[in-house]
Amino acid sequence: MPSANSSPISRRRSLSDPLAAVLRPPQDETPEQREMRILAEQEAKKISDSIDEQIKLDKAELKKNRPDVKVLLLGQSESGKSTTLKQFQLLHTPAAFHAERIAWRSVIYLNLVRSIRRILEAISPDSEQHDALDAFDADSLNMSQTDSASIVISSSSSIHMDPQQQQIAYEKHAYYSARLAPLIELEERLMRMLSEDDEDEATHLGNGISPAWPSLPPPTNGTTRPTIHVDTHGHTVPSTPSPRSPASLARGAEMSVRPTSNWKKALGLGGNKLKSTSPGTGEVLGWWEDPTDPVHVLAKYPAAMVELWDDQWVQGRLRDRRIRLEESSGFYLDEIERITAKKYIPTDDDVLKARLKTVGVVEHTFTLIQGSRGTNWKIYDVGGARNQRQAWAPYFQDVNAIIFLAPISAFDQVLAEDPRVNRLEDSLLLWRSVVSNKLLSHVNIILFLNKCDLLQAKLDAGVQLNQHLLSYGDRPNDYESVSKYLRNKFGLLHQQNSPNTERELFIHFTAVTDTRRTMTIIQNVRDIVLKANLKNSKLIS
Ligand SMILES: Nc1nc2c(ncn2[C@@H]2O[C@H](COP(=O)(O)OP(=O)(O)OP(=O)(O)O)[C@@H](O)[C@H]2O)c(=O)[nH]1
Ligand SMILES: [Mg+2]
Repeated sequence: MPSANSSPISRRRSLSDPLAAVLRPPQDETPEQREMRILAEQEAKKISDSIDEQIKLDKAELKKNRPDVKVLLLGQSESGKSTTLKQFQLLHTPAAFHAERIAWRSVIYLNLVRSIRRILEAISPDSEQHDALDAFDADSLNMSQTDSASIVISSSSSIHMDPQQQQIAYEKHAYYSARLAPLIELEERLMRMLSEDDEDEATHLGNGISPAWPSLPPPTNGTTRPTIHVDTHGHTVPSTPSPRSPASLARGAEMSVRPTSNWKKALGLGGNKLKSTSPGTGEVLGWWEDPTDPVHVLAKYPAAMVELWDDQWVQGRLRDRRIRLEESSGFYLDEIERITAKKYIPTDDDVLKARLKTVGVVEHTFTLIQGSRGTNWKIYDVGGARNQRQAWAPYFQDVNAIIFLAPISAFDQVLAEDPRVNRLEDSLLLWRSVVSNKLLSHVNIILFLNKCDLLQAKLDAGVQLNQHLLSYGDRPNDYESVSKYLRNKFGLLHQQNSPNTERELFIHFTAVTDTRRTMTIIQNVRDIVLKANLKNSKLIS
């Protein structure tokens, strides 16, 4: 490379550079002065290099010693833990979140097809017998029945049809069952697709009452953590072997995929399903060009699905049976045309609404940089069903904060895994055991009173809280009064049971499927956690 003095162009450039002009050695410099100047320059360079090196070391040290913040998401099944985790991902690792959207397509299809099957079951004339059985149970337990796929406000409405009505029911049921039969077959295929990628760690299909998947092995000592690591790109990496799942795929069972499964990779862009390229062009084909893709079955039936959902007789039948699918997990029946379009790509909201039960523990990590400080965040999302809760304890050891989710709209529902237990009652008991836990006495607790949107809808529809929570008495059945009452109830339990009287409790009314509302709350949670973390590390008094 030519020196600065050898090229007329570089000389011109350096002469026109004011800094170079100032630093240029004086023209009348003596040999001694020159030697001294060079020595001084060498010394200055040494100092500058060592400063640079120190900065580099400091940066590496800072990176290594970034304080870790560990947050645990707790709450019963379907309380919204995984949805909250998705919101954290959307805020902090949006590229990874968006890259996974395609993979959620299969879950959304499954949720949609499942709603169709629920309707077909509900309109079946054979379901009369079940109504009578449900009513008996509900009466004796003073609570209503539901399953995880639908909200059943009350089942004490055994419907007795006259012969003419029964004839209509047979005809309607036969008509829709015949028209929509391929979708019921598709449900099984989708379940297989979601599990087939990982035969050894296949899909869990609990039957909602006696779980088919064995509980996670209890920790061998207090610290063993059967975790799955999800890196910032959303990939899951197993860290502890887990038991094999049963091979059976039970129709209608609630679907969950073990976090070890690579279903997102297999069903997302770049996965096996999309590896084919157009001959010669090297272009990746869209899934809609793959004739085996489930979208081709779905795309044949949007009209039949809409006809079923819009049928006033069907709606009346669902009303009679107090089934409110629109308030259930994974509800897409109002958007059939959009979801079944061949080139459908799930939106952020679609992904947030998708329901896939968690089995095991999922760890999501990201780095939060604020000014010159960085913090490594680890968020643990656990399975909330009763047989999953024994896996929680090892995570209590060094956790900084707990976000506890209580779905307060569930006051008229029972647990999928134990229909004798009211969901609100279960949440309150679970809450009490968490806030009274001595291991957690110095852990910040943030309570999300979740599914406020559904609570509002339910109360607006006239469902009475005092029918399910006797202590509510004659108070007004409006959103303001109910939410305030429940907030006080949870707050009081904390006050009465917390081993640490100094602990401040942060309560938020949330609807974690609502991104705009939840982003603000997440930022607030972040501030609470970081402030408490700094305090603990004695960086502030
Ligand atoms: N409308 C509404 N739906 C919600 C809300 N929070 C969660 N959901 C939906 O409820 C369903 C269950 O939420 P999840 O986040 O899967 O529940 P979870 O607590 O992770 O459940 P497990 O994994 O079984 O422990 C999903 O379909 C969510 O989209 C909410 O505030 N409002
Ligand atoms: Mg979950």
